[in-house]
Amino acid sequence: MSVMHAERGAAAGMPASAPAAGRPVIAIAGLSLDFTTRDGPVRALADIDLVVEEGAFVSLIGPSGCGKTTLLRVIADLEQPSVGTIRVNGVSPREARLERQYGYVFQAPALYPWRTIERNVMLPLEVMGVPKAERRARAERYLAMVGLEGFGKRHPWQLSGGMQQRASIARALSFDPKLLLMDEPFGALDEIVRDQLNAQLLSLWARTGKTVVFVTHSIPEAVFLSTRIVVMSPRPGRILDVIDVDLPRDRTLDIRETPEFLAVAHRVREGLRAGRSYDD
Ligand SMILES: Nc1ncnc2c1ncn2[C@@H]1O[C@H](COP(=O)(O)OP(=O)(O)OP(=O)(O)O)[C@@H](O)[C@H]1O
Repeated sequence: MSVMHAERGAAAGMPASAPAAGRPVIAIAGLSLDFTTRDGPVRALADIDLVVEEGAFVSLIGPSGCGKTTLLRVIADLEQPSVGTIRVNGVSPREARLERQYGYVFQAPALYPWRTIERNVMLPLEVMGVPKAERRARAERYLAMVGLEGFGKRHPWQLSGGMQQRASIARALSFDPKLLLMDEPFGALDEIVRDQLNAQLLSLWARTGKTVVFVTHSIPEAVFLSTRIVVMSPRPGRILDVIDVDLPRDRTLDIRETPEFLAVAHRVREGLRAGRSYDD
């Protein structure tokens, strides 16, 4: 893994001083979460132990309602665990949030309709007090990075769903967080657009060296994108399997036809199936 990351870093022109690969960016131990409801506590997550290393692309996959979003929200300090510990870049999720250490991409693009695309991307920078010229430059840079150069002056409703989601990725990248948390960002898109965005996301990840945690329902999407796949059980969400995806990093969509790809997909499917019987 470290060799792969070293190569990727060199290919992306990262400086020699880039931090060593393999450092834990997220470290979760013995974590459970109960929601309080009128009908009593609802256990959403149980006994989660997970380490996400720097530069990894980790997908969380599991059936609907198993707690994938909840786990992502715990990392982002949007939910609090009932028991267990979690560190994000060595600090608490709250500190990481206040230090803007991560960018978050929601299921729906969540762009402000009255703002242009460029001004949506600039919003976190405005909140952070970044000077206007710098805001503009960064919006331009990140819109180009997601293939939306020339669309900055449009409004969200003038863009397709896939373009809107790319704009929200540009917004999450605008303040250059090292960690990207993505909650099923392409779930609402048709398969062709989703394929394109998966390929673009993979190339963006390779160029930027970000650490990504990505929630998905889709086995092919998880296998195509990930260095590691975390298979979760039905609620309460437990980790059933952690699969290291040993496929070359410069993947194209054709890789989905290869025996190696299908073998990983099979293991994910078996994990999900085992989770169902576990639930019975
Ligand atoms: N604020 C809340 N109060 C009570 N229960 C909640 C709350 N948020 C989530 N839940 C419940 O916790 C469980 C996990 O929800 P979560 O949204 O994390 O699942 P998920 O795996 O992301 O689902 P999906 O794939 O459908 O988005 C679900 O049963 C959900 O109903």
